[in-house]
Amino acid sequence: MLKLYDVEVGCRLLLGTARYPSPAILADAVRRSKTEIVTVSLRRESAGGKAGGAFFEMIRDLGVRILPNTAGCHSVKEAVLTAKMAREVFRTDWIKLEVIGHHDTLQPDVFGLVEAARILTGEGFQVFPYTTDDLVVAERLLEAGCRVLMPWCAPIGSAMGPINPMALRTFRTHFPEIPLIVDAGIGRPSHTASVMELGYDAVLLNTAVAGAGDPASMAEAFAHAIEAGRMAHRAVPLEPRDMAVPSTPVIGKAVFS
Ligand SMILES: CC(=O)[C@@H](O)[C@H](O)COP(=O)(O)O
Repeated sequence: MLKLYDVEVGCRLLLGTARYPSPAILADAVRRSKTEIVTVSLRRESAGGKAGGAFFEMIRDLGVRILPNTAGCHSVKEAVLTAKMAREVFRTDWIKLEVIGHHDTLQPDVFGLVEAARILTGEGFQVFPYTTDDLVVAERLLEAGCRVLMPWCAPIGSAMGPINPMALRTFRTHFPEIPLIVDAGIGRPSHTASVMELGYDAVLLNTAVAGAGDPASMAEAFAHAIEAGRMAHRAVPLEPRDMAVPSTPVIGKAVFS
């Protein structure tokens, strides 16, 4: 079982809820993925309005745990305010903290992220920080009170998959005891299998499912890939070699004279 703060989680896929063709398709994808956690963006303009209310009600009816996020926040002040509003709306101390620092790449502002994480943990939030694969930033986030880290594997929505697998491998090795969730940039189930093979604890993704031709089937495919990657990691995969090694033993081979 994966433990995220004080909550035990069976499914290692966390799903985003944005950009689905329809609420019904989103609901279907959530069910088929068997996810237990969905992340929801608090859009302040609609939170109290009719459309926002109906959407949040639909999410609540899915019976999954909600991880509110601060997607779209570009400053510490905005992220902290959004987190506080999300706590009121969703009645949870969990917050997926995004402080975006760059318009084109949606790269996290890691300085603002650490500052916001420190403020929020001080106010009792359990923070899931969306960060880069930088080890020093990760150390600072842990010092700020985060007990889960969410390194990106590629820019949000890019579907590129792990662009720096070596950095992800180092990150995992450096934090053996911290629950690590790869967040953002996943495009295909094989990408999730590969990061789970590295020993990551879970994956959070949105665009690759919401934007697929058949989101519900894709959600299920991701769930299988995550299970396969996890199982492979536990089975200890071979390290690649740069030499050929005969897979058939040569001892006792036939000798022709
Ligand atoms: C919904 C959400 O939280 C995203 O911001 C998240 O980072 C997932 O990224 P992808 O859409 O690239 O999967």
